[in-house]
Amino acid sequence: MFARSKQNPQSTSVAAISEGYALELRGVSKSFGATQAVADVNIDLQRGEILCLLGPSGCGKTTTLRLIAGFDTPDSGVVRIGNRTVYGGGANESPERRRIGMVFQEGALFPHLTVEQNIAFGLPRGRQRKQQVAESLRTVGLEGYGERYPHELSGGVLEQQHDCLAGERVAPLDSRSADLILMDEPFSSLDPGLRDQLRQDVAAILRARNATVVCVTHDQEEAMQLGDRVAVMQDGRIEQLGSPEEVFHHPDTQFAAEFFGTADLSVPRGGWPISCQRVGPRAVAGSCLS
Ligand SMILES: Nc1ncnc2c1ncn2[C@@H]1O[C@H](COP(=O)(O)OP(=O)(O)OP(=O)(O)O)[C@@H](O)[C@H]1O
Repeated sequence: MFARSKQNPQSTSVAAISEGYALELRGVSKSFGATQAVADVNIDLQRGEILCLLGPSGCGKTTTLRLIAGFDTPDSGVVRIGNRTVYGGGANESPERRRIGMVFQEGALFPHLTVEQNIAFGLPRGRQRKQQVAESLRTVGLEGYGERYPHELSGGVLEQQHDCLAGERVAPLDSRSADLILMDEPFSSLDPGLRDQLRQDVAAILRARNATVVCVTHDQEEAMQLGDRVAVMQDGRIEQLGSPEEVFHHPDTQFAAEFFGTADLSVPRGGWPISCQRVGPRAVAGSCLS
């Protein structure tokens, strides 16, 4: 299950891409002028996995998401979604053809459509459509709200607001038959009381649907709660990619450890031995310094 990110610039040809992943990035890089926003990023995601991209502001999380979605074009590398190469080897699919569902901070509902119409948008026409919409409304606790417009959802008592907000956030997940769901800080504009509950609700819905998800966050707790795996990013690079437990308890680098604020990483006088620098704080906690 645990696949550490291997930053190998050699592995960027389409031929080197293996079959069977829901999402694959190989050697993906992107610069804006002198700023290297994303540097040789490699990601393998199985169907149904939730990956959180975690790191401080400016580390390249959103750019990585935009490269996957096709809103930005990589300078190099390959992006595959399902069995399709959407970028690389001559391919460059437009965002609307990538079959991606997107959830942003502000929600992603059309303001001129009712909740029902928003959910129905993009669902295949047919007899099951109405049933699917009703099912989605039930799932997100919005039965009876289908005919309201998005701006009519946010008032009322806290409990009601919570359900409505949950619906607002989750509705886009229903509205496309997406191969991949991309979320960019989906909860960051909510107040903390709502945020925790909503995170749990959304995580449960995503897991129940076996959704494949990449979620950008700068919040460690959110990454731990939501992610099957977490990619810790710094300066456009993935510093470590592993399960929440691995990243939290066994940070590979000083940055990862400091970002989680876990390990005692006092650097020994004269710096770490070369071997420890390579393998990072795990070795510091072990025999390297003994
Ligand atoms: N369109 C752009 N033009 C120029 N520089 C950009 C552009 N988009 C991103 N950058 C730069 O690339 C780097 C990575 O930005 P990015 O938005 O991906 O980081 P982030 O981790 O998502 O940050 P935040 O959490 O603040 O959104 C930053 O230095 C940013 O200023």
